Amino acid sequence: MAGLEQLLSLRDQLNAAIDQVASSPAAKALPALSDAGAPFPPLVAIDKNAALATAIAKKMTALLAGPAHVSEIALSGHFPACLRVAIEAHVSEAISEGETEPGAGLAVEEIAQASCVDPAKLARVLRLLAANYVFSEVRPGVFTNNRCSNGLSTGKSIHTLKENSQDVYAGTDGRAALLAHCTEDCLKASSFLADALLDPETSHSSKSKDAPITRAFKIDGTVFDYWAQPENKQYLTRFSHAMYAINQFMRGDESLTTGYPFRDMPRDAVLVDVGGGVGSVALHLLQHAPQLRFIVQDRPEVIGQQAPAVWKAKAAQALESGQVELQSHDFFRPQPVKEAAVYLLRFVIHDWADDEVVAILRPLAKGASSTSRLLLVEQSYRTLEPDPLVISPLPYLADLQMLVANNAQERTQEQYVALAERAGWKFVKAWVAAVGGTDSGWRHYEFEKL
Ligand SMILES: C[S@@+](CC[C@H](N)C(=O)[O-])C[C@H]1O[C@@H](n2cnc3c(N)ncnc32)[C@H](O)[C@@H]1O
Repeated sequence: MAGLEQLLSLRDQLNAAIDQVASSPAAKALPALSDAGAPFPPLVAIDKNAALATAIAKKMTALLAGPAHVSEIALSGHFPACLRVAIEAHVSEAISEGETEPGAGLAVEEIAQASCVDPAKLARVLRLLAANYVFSEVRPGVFTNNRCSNGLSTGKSIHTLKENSQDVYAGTDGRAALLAHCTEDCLKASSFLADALLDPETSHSSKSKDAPITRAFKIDGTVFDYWAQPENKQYLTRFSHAMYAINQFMRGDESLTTGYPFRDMPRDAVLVDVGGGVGSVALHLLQHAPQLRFIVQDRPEVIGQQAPAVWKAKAAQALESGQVELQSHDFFRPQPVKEAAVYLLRFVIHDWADDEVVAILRPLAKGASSTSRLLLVEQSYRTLEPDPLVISPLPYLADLQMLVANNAQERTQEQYVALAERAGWKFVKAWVAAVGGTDSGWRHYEFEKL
């Protein structure tokens, strides 16, 4: 198809998708771009035609801009760098606190008082973001929040943020922590991607110690070992809050419970949340299926330093009664909880290369009974057809995130099934975590003991 024909076809597809969006009930509540207070989730997460429209618009940009599109991509590392400045200089919070009414805007000199940033430089950072619809510049040098900037805010006062600068994300929904993790840990790591991939010493390695992030932060070991060091506690804390935020994004909470009969499981059946972090999965499943018992396992610094505060704040009673247990456990070692009803691993396998995955799953198979189930929750991943319409770039972004941080990867269903079989598990079924008819991007894989 020639370019003009492609353009007209995309226009027709875009119009059709927008007409569908307009007729959906969810679209009636579509917030204006200027509406900084609008709640999550975004329309693309709950309306498949909204996701389709954004995909068509992106393809149209590539068609019309061609090489100029590539130049923009080449320069786009500045976007996450500027986002991190905005988060760590508390821009969104300073605007909310300082403007006379929502949308009135605040002069950059006043915004800059929330940190030590130079106002003239901050104005340029915010202008680049506003040129991409994150914040708005209502008058020269005067900025306000909008729908896209509200995820950057912790929701705290500037006074509180300055008083507790070691853990600014405590008690938040974790969205700002997740964005800060992406715009610091992952951005710095990805700037070493080519170095790691083109160095014959590391190019073919699948060891975590050879991941690009180890060059960025001069790490000897895995990123998890690095965060375990006392001087890096704030990075571990930020990552813990970031993983909690996953539940908020793209209706992750519903994506978790769709498709498995947690509510039909017997009273006191045990679910082990392996590599569970602070227990974001267990916290949500506790609400969904309160008859279950939960054991959250992770590294000692996560279980000892991070998880208790989260549970005391969100479900203290479950911890006190013993319904939920926080357990330090290295998942490469024999599994101490035998014959659990479910061993669940969310976003754990994608952190590891194939041989390590087998080494993590094998002790679970050894500890399992014939009725135990292994549940893997991971990002969906597939190869592309020629001339694709990519509805969501997230699987490919997440895949690169795993490459730069862990020398690991997202996988297809066939790859998960093959690895689990090597470890002693037989495939039962897989399902898409569809929320409101929209593919959340999550896949669930269920296995039983071979
Ligand atoms: C990507 S996070 C996922 C956390 C959690 N499953 C969730 O979805 O929120 C991976 C987790 O694996 C944990 N982990 C890494 N190495 C581990 C090990 N050897 N034993 C147990 N947990 C480990 C990390 O500390 C981290 O909490």
